[in-house]
Amino acid sequence: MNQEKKHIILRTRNLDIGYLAKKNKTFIAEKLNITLSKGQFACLLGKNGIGKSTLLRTLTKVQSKLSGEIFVNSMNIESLSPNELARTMSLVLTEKLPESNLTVFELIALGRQPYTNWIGNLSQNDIEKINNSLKLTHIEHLTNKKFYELSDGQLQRVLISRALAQDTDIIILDEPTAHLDVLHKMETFQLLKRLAVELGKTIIVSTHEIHLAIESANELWLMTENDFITGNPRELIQNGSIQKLFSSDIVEFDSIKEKFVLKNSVKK
Ligand SMILES: Nc1ncnc2c1ncn2[C@@H]1O[C@H](COP(=O)(O)OP(=O)(O)OP(=O)(O)O)[C@@H](O)[C@H]1O
Repeated sequence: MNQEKKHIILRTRNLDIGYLAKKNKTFIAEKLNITLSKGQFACLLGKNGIGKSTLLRTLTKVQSKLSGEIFVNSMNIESLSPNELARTMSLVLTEKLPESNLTVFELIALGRQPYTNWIGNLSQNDIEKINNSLKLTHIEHLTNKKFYELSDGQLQRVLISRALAQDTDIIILDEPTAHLDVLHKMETFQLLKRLAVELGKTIIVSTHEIHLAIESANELWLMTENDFITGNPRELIQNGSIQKLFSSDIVEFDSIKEKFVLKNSVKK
């Protein structure tokens, strides 16, 4: 038995997420009580529009919660300054970046902003962190490329590299493999897992890659209309929870193939 006391890095208490417009609250998910230990690789799964991005944006304070509390390293995130928060959590989005002339090095250097002075001068330590991030994500050869010259897969690695340069305990990524081919999807999951195992980073990823999530994550977060279920992938397969992701007459979860399949596949 593992006697080591787990370090809880992220916790929510009765967290309600959603949108507020003209005093009207639209609840996307309610009473979320999430606990995540340091060094875990957690994958957030759920159908389109269920609220994955809403949750990740709320956890990183990009959007306001409706109610409840979020704790990082036992500190309520409301009590953290933007700089303190940026030193604890980084967020990787897949949205296109605005046009600019920045090189890959300069883009990754932006990850050091929470540590640099107001002019943004890089110290020797900042440069080491940037070079180390380039190395860890295997993109040293892209250092001097302009970021608009990058393919989607390369850009994805650059953005993960920037999150690494930000040197946070927690890295949160919203659908990081959305536009990637199968090889680059696998490479990205492998890289994220490596960051958790080798560097002790806590990684939270929203994804539609159920098979890859089962293979690589320590923990799955299953978001459905009625439930938010967390647990070890094998456990969630065995107790039938994963099946609840899609309540449909068309698909079912095949626990041997570990993927969703058509219920009555038409014979060719
Ligand atoms: N700015 C907004 N104002 C109001 N409702 C919004 C806003 N952004 C998203 N929503 C709604 O919140 C719900 C959850 O959206 P969200 O983008 O979080 O889902 P998701 O699980 O990330 O979806 P996908 O897998 O398609 O990316 C959807 O019904 C969406 O229409």
